[in-house]
Amino acid sequence: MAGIAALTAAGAVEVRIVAVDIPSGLCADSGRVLGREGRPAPEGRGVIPADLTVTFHSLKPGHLLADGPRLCGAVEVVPIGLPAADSPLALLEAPDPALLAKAGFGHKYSHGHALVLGGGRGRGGAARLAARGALRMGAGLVTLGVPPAALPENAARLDAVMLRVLADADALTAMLGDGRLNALCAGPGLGLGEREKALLAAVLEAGRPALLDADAITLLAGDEGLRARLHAGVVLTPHEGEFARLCPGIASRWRAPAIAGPAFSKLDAARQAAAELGCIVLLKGPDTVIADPGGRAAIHAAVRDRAVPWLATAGAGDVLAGMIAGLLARGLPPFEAASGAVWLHAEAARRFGPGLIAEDLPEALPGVFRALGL
Ligand SMILES: NC(=O)C1=CN([C@@H]2O[C@H](COP(=O)(O)OP(=O)(O)OC[C@H]3O[C@@H](n4cnc5c(N)ncnc54)[C@H](O)[C@@H]3O)[C@@H](O)[C@H]2O)[C@@H](O)CC1
Ligand SMILES: Nc1ncnc2c1ncn2[C@@H]1O[C@H](COP(=O)(O)OP(=O)(O)O)[C@@H](O)[C@H]1O
Repeated sequence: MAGIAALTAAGAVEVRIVAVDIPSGLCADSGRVLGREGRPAPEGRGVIPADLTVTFHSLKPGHLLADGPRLCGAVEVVPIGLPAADSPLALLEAPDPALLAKAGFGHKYSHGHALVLGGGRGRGGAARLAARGALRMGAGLVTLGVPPAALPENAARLDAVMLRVLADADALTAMLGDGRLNALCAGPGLGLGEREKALLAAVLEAGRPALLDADAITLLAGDEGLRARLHAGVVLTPHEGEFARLCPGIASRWRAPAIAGPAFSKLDAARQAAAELGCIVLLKGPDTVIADPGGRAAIHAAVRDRAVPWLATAGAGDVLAGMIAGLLARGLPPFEAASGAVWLHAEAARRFGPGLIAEDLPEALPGVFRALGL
C-alpha cells in the first residue's frame, strides 16, 4: 500500500483505487481513521483514499460519518440477497409528502401556532430567521416574543410573523395559558442572562414540544437544574461547539484519538447524549445525526450528490431550528419533525446552490415542496 501511495504521489502512474467494503484503516462504525499498535494515526495519514468503495447489502455509518465520505470516494452498494434488516439506524430520505401537505378543509389554527423567543435590542436576526423558517414550513401562525426594548426594530422587519412583547418569564407563563401555542422555539439570538434563563425554565415547565438551540443550549450547559427539566418533547440542535459545552464527557470521548475499532462515533455521541438528557439530540454538521432517548437514530449525510457546502453560513442553523419548530407546531412527533426538517433544509440549500445565505433557505422551501408533489 505504501508503494502505491508513493507512486501515486510521484505522479509516476495513474492509479484508481477501489476499496472493498471500506478502505483499510477506516473504522466502519465511525468513519474515523484508526491508529495502529496503540497509537493514533498521524494527521492526514493512515488510510489511502479510494476512488470507489464497493460495499454489500447496506451502507455502514463509516461510509457517511466523519472522514468516511472523503476517504470512500464514490460508494456503490451491491445487494447480496439478504433481507432488509430491521435496523434501528436509518439513512434520512425525503419526508413523506402526506406528512407535509395541508388538508383543504383546515384553517390556520388547525396547523398549529409556534412561539419563537427573540433576543434583545440589535440581536434579533437569528430569531427572525427561525420564525420565517417555521412559517414557511406551514405552521398556521408564528409569533415572535421579544423584550420591550426590541419591539420597534422587530416591528419594522416583520409582516406575516406576528409580534408580542414578552417582558419576563411570568409574561411567558401567562401567554402560554393559550393552549393553542403548541410549539416553542428558544435559543437563536436569545442571550445568556438571568431573564433568558428564567424564560428557558418557563419553556421547559410548560411541557410542550420545544426546539432548543444556540444560547438555550449554552444556558442548559451551565445549569444542572434546567437540564433536569428536559423532557421527551424537546429537540436539542447543538453544533459541535455547543455539544462540547453541553456534554463535555461524551464530547471528550468522541474527540479522543481513535486507536482501535469500533471507535466512538458521532452516532454514539448523539445516542448517549439523548439517553442521558431524555430528549431528542440532533448533532449538526455536514454529517448530521438525530437520536432519541430509546436508541433510535438517523443519519443525514450531506455528501457526494447531496453535498451542500454553502450551508456553512451564519444563521443556517437558526433557520433549521425554526423549521423544526414549524413541524412541531404542525403536530409531527419530535423525531419526525427533526428528521424531516434536516432533509428539507439541505434540499433547500441544494436547490438554491452557490451564493446561499441564511435568508434564502425559507424562500427556497416552496420549490422543494412543489418538487415533492405537494
Ligand atoms: N444572523 C444572526 O443574527 C445570527 C446570530 N447567531 C446567534 O449568535 C449566537 C452565538 O452563536 P454561535 O454559533 O456563534 O455560538 P457560540 O459562540 O456559542 O459557539 C461558537 C464557538 O463554538 C466553536 N465551534 C466548535 N465547533 C463548531 C461547529 N461545528 N460549528 C460552529 N461553532 C463551532 C466555534 O469555534 C466558536 O468558538 C447565538 O445566539 C446564535 O443564535 C448565529 O446563529 C449566527 C447568525
Ligand atoms: N459543510 C456543510 N455541509 C452541510 N451542512 C452544513 C455544513 N456546515 C454547516 N452545515 C449545516 O448548517 C447549519 C449550521 O448551523 P449552526 O452551526 O448552528 O450555525 P448558525 O448558528 O450560524 O446558524 C447546520 O444545520 C449544519 O448541519
